[in-house]
Formats: sequence, C-alpha cells, structure tokens
Amino acid sequence: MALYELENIQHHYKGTPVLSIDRLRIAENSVTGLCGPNGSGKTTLLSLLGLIAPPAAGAIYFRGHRARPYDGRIRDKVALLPQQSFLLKRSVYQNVAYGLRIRKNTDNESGRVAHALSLVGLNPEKFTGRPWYALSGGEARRVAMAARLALRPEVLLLDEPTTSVDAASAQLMREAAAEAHLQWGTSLIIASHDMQWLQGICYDLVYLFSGTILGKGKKTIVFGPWEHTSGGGAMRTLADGQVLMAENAPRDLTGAAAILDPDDMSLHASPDDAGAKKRPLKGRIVCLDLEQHTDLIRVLVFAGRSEFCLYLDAQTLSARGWQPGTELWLAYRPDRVQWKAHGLQ
Ligand SMILES: Nc1ncnc2c1ncn2[C@@H]1O[C@H](COP(=O)(O)OP(=O)(O)OP(=O)(O)O)[C@@H](O)[C@H]1O
Repeated sequence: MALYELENIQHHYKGTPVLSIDRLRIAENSVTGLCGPNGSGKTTLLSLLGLIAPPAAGAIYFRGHRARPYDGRIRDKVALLPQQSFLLKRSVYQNVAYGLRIRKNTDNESGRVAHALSLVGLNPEKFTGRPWYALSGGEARRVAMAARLALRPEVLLLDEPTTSVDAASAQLMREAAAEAHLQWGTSLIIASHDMQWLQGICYDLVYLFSGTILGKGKKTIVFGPWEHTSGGGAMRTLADGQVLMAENAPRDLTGAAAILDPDDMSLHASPDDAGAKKRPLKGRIVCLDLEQHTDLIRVLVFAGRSEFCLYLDAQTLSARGWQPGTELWLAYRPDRVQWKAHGLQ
C-alpha cells in the first residue's frame, strides 16, 4: 500500500493557481526528493502532505485512507520541518520536548531529547539548558530538526533542511535524516536544491516545475531555449556549442523541458561506439556517488556544461577505469526523449 496517493490536486493562493497534480504516489518506507526551481511548489506540496493546509480541490490518501486536513491521528505520525526554524522562546530542552508533550508521549522524555540532540551533533550536556537566543542559525536549525526526530515520526517532511547552514551543519542534518530512515524506518520526503544529496539518498525523485510534476524517477531534465528543427524535432544549443537533439517535440516550445531517462543514455570511450540510434555528446565525469539503496554508482557527467545523470555498477566502472575527470562520450537517444510542456504559469 502506498504511503500517500494524491489525486487531481489543485491548489491556489488568493485565486492564483500554484499546484496542479493529476496523480502522485509515494511509497511506504521510502525516501522521496522534491526538486525544482524556486516557486515551483515544493513547500506547498509539503504543507499538503503534512495536512497543514487543505488542497483547494482533489484528494489525498494516507495509507489508503482519505486524509482530511488537520487529521490528528495522521498528524501524530507525520512531522514537518519548515524552511524557517521557528523556535519557542524557551530553552533548547523545552523546544525539543514540546512536541512530545503535545503528543502526550512523555516516556523517557529526557533520554529522547538527549538522543535527538546527539543525532544532530549537539552535545546534550552543553545545549539542553541554552536559551533560544543563544544559538547560531545552524544550531537553531539543528534544534528544530532534533525536535522532529525526538518524535520518531513515521514520516518526516523536510523543507530545504540544509539551506542557510554551514557545510558542517548541513552534513549533520543529512546524516540525521539518514539515521531516522535507517534506525526507525521513517519515510522521508525532502524538498531541496542539493541535487547531489537527493540523488544519493532518494529512492525516487519528483521534479516540480511551475506547479506541475515535470517527471518522476531519476531523470535528466533539460530546459530550453529549444528551437524547432525540420521533421517535428527540436534542438538545444548547449553552453559549449554542442547540440542536443530531440524528436517528437511539442508545437509550443515556450517553457518546454526535455526529459532523458538514464536507461536511454550510455557512456563510451569513443563516439563511434554510441550505436546507430544514439547521438554522442563530448563530456567529462564530474562526480561518482554510491546510491545507498541499490549499490549502483551514480555517474554525473557534464556535457555542454549541462548535467546528465546515469547509473553503472561498480564492476563496469572499475573495468573501464573511469573516474572523476575522465573525458568520454555520453550517448543518448533523440527518439526516446520525453517532453513536458510548460507548467501552470
Ligand atoms: N502564502 C502565499 N501567498 C501567495 N502566494 C504564495 C504563498 N506561498 C507561496 N506562494 C506562491 O506559490 C508558488 C509556489 O511556492 P512554494 O513556496 O510552494 O515554492 P517552492 O518550490 O517551495 O519555492 P522555494 O524553492 O523558493 O522554496 C510561488 O509562486 C509562490 O510565490
């Protein structure tokens, strides 16, 4: 059974449409990333999933049951870390324990507060008595995270948890989220611009663009400007002058994006190895990451100063001797490119 199912969701602010989702399924015990540019609807979607706001239209199902806004039974299982860390004007201890008390979940309160603080790298002895005003921005963000972790929620919704904190705090936030998933099986839904993190930790990615879902899964999305070619295709001149070709282009290319599936791309030492159906782009490996839940290596390739993402197994990678910095050819299938027309606005 799905954790969440959304059907025909529409949402607007003061009459302006900001979200339109026909269907979205989020699996149980999974880690889902929400990505997309500023204003694409990530925070709005998280607030609907957290049952903090009702959608203007459509239905949200939580584990098969229609979820009503503010439903206490579901909200006890779900915790949302908003973009701003709103702390109570009290001590760190009071802040972290607050949610436990509201939920009348006070067994071993001090132990749970201390454990949650240590998960985000804050020494409980040093921090529990600190007042809210004696915290740096990064510490305040980690206290807000600890307050959610103390609840051991079944679902943790994180809105840009690593922005406006330094690199060390961001790493602690990432580790704490991973710990919650591994220790308690907490399902994570994370809105973030940190694509490297999302690509590494997420089982699934949802790409939002102007209020609509542009694609799902581990896709490479190429925004325009696209130009029509003869024969119904389109081309995109990349920053270094190389050209990306795509077939079956929509008639209106304004705001359109092309979506490339990792299965339709491959890497080669020579352009001649690409095969008849594929076109090659010259590129360079910029990053290799282990994808934790599949044991595959995510290969990030820069071609034409655009990012393309593929997956290889470790054996193939080491047999070819490819590593960050290796120059190679990325081959893609113009006939398999999917298109997404422009979003709501
Ligand atoms: N309270 C509000 N009143 C009016 N418009 C809003 C409100 N909150 C958000 N919006 C608008 O809704 C759209 C979606 O905003 P949202 O915050 O969900 O996007 P986002 O993808 O989370 O953006 P960011 O990456 O900048 O956090 C934007 O156009 C935004 O201006």
